[in-house]
Amino acid sequence: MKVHIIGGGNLGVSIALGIAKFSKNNQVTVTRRNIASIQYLSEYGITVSNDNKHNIQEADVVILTIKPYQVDTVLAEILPVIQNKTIASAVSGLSLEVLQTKTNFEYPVVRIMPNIAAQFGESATCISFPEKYKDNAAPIVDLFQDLGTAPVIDEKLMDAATVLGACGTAYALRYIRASMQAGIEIGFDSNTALSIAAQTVKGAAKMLLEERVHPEQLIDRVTTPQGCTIVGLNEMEHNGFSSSLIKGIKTSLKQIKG
Ligand SMILES: NC(=O)C1=CN([C@@H]2O[C@H](COP(=O)(O)OP(=O)(O)OC[C@H]3O[C@@H](n4cnc5c(N)ncnc54)[C@H](O)[C@@H]3O)[C@@H](O)[C@H]2O)C=CC1
Ligand SMILES: O=C(O)[C@@H]1CCC=N1
Repeated sequence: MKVHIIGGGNLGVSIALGIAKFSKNNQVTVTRRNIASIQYLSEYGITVSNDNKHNIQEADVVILTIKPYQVDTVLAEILPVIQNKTIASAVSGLSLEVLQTKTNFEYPVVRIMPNIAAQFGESATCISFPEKYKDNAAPIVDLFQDLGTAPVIDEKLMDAATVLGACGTAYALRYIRASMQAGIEIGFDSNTALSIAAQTVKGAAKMLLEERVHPEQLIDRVTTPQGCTIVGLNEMEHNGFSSSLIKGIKTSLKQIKG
């Protein structure tokens, strides 16, 4: 598949690298206005250009990884030269209905919400599309399955998916950072504390994904009666651990919905 990514920033570059590393038989072009900082992508076989229309006519799918306020400018530039091509948008908050309106209902559209772990083949990419475009969406779902997981969800949950699956990367990293800081306080150097904290999260996530059980079932296996885990967990909860996470996620969602 020929993939044309417009917006070679944090997400666009992650997707491009993910495709180059984890998805076979694809050609990727990435565009942005100033390409100096992404020239290195050519080492991975990725074409880099400051012209959004470069190679676009050969593309099978155009992926938008630009900010919401850049959409109109980019569409005005590319629509005249991409008749009938599928447009996959990762733009947060941009509904399929609005995207269809902006593209005069003339282009197959797909909404994708990856996260930056696409670069490591570990994105949780939620995908949504109008039923009539399911054949156009199928290769995009396949592509993102190569970059992690790619569940197709109801479009009304796409904003929620943005918060849980895309912003979620930052929340998880903040948990790891806090653990690392605590680790330093209790005696580790920062590198060791970071390695232990990150690997512990990776291990916990792997157990959950492989065993498909409720987190509390695994927590029960860690919390030895009268042990040190349960007292620490309860202290965290007394200080609003779960509550602050839930509140933060709901605040992020409000920001997207405007
Ligand atoms: N960063 C993330 O983890 C995620 C971001 N998103 C969404 O993806 C979009 C991009 O986010 P980021 O990558 O974080 O932003 P970013 O600012 O890092 O990337 C946007 C890129 O678009 C380029 N750009 C701006 N105008 C352009 C134009 N006219 N033609 C071509 N390129 C142009 C910019 O130079 C920049 O490199 C946003 O809508 C964001 O909500 C969605 C999921 C995850
Ligand atoms: O912070 C943001 O607005 C974007 C959307 C999801 C992740 N980053």
